[in-house]
Amino acid sequence: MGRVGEPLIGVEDMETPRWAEGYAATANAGLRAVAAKVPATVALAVRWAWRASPPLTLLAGVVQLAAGAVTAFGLLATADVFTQLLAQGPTPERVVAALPAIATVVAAGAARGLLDAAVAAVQGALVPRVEQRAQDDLHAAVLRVDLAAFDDADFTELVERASSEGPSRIRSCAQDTGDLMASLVSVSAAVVSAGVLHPVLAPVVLLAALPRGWATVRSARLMFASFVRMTSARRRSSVTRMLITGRDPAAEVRAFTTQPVLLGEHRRISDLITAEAVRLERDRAVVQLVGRTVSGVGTGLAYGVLALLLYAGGMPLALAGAAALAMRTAGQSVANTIYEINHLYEASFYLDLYRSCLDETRRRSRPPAAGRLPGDPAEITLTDVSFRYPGQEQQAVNGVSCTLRRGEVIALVGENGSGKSTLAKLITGLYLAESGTVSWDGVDIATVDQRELHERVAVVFQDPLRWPMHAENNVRIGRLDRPDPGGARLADAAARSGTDAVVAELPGGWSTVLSREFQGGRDLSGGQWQRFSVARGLYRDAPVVIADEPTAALDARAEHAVFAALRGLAGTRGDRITVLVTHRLANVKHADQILVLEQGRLIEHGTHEQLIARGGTYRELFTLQASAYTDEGDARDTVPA
Ligand SMILES: Nc1ncnc2c1ncn2[C@@H]1O[C@H](COP(=O)(O)OP(=O)(O)OP(=O)(O)O)[C@@H](O)[C@H]1O
Repeated sequence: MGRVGEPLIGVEDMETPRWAEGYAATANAGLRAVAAKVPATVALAVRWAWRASPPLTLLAGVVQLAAGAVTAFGLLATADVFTQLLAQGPTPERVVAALPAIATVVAAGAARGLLDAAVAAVQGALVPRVEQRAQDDLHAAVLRVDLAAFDDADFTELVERASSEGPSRIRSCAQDTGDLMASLVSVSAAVVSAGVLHPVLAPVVLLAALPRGWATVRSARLMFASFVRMTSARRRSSVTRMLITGRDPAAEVRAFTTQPVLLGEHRRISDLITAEAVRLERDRAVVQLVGRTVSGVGTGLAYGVLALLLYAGGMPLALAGAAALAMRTAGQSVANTIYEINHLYEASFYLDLYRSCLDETRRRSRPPAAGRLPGDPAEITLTDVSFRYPGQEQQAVNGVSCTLRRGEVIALVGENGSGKSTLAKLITGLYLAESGTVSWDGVDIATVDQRELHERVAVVFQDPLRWPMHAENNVRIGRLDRPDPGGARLADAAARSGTDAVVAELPGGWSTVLSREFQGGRDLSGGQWQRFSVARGLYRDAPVVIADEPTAALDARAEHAVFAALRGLAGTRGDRITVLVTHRLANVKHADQILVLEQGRLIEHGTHEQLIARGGTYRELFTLQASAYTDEGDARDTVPA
């Protein structure tokens, strides 16, 4: 594994994600299932349109129908014109007799023009609203999803694809549905007109349509199958693309001279995807060619039937022109219809994706909980709590029981991967225990409304989010609705976290946008960002404070200040529960409780003195760290036996 020439990511073929399995089934579905798909897609598009704007949807339906009716009327009037012109008698009289019918054709043409403009205007107003609505629904649903879902790669890919493709496809579905309605009305108008001229002509005008319909369906199925085959390759391609083009990886990619490896790997995956795309387009072109050829034969047959009717005297010659016109209109409208069906059928795939995403978000959201907390927690109790990340065999937290009390600083320590951050998230309800319970003042937090819970928590994350907004809101986002007349609270949080010194250096002070994505925006160093994260946590002013490695990137002076601030939070007013995750054991000496984790299990528990006296893992880790600052012998001397 991991040598030159071998797959860089380490996996070549990933399992088909659960949400893509449905498409594999679609790709292999029979024609009947496919035929059922488009009406279902149309029904969905209409429902979305209705939700976006009922009056505009109604109006769209009315103008489409009116446009179709006018087309039919125009066709029949044209037949009348031909009948009058080709009737017996002197030419001037025939022309005069045809004048009313000609006027009707002209009026129908003008009305059709006006109605087409009305259709375009109504669609133009409706369709963007549909997209906005679809986007909004998805965003609202994703924001309700449980944090743990984001640890599942299948889910995050589904969300990414659904949010990037879904709303725009739904928009085009709404557009295509309108256009499909228009072309269907035109087809009906042409078929009815042909049928009025001679009943045999009604089915004949559709002869050319069937082969094209077959080609459309076949071609879309080829596309589905290819999409499913390439799911894994596309995911690998996007990962390597991100490594090549992203800002975060840029430094390490260069420092480790991995450019040729990455480029080679991306080319290798792209070759696979390109070969598949070329194969797909070739197969689709062949299918389309067959469809068009057979369709051409169908058109020839239709005209043959017309010729036979005229030859056998089944239809007067005067109506032949009108019949040919109806056939042309039918041919054109059928072509339009097939084009729209094709679009809708292809889009139905993304609609399914979007709907799967909505279903998944529902499945992965916590059911609404009505439970309330009696107030800010005085005691948090964990009873035999276990948790496993999605798709992982091993538990990240395994059977942990402990009690955290108001006024205490509780330190979580242990080696990398021992479960500290996970446990911290379980305490706050960001993750829910797989088994066991976390209760705040005796109330199981699984039964409590999440907002009610999280309102009472301030978290300083190990890898804080660099909020792309100005410096002031980077702190205030901790609790945007907190009243702060005169900015005293902002200033206090900034002073205690050392953020004030960072802001003093910024060209626009608190108004400086902290993101390079925007003009005049600034980026910060890792430690400076961490100061902002601490300030945010302090500003939130919550009764439960979780500080997960809050000082890993801080210099000694800032670290000292931050720990003093955190101790102050718990100590001075004694009204908070402060959970501190850290590897800097010198900072946990004064904690009221130290919980030592190993492979997700709580292996030691007590105060610094108790744990040192016990002589277990904590003492070993503490001694190791202490020895880095002093001679080994001295370090042992400082540790009470
Ligand atoms: N998102 C995730 N998906 C799957 N497994 C995870 C995820 N996050 C953490 N783990 C695993 O869960 C276990 C506990 O991780 P956790 O982050 O809680 O450890 P930690 O003690 O905070 O580590 P560190 O000191 O390195 O921050 C580890 O085995 C880790 O590999």
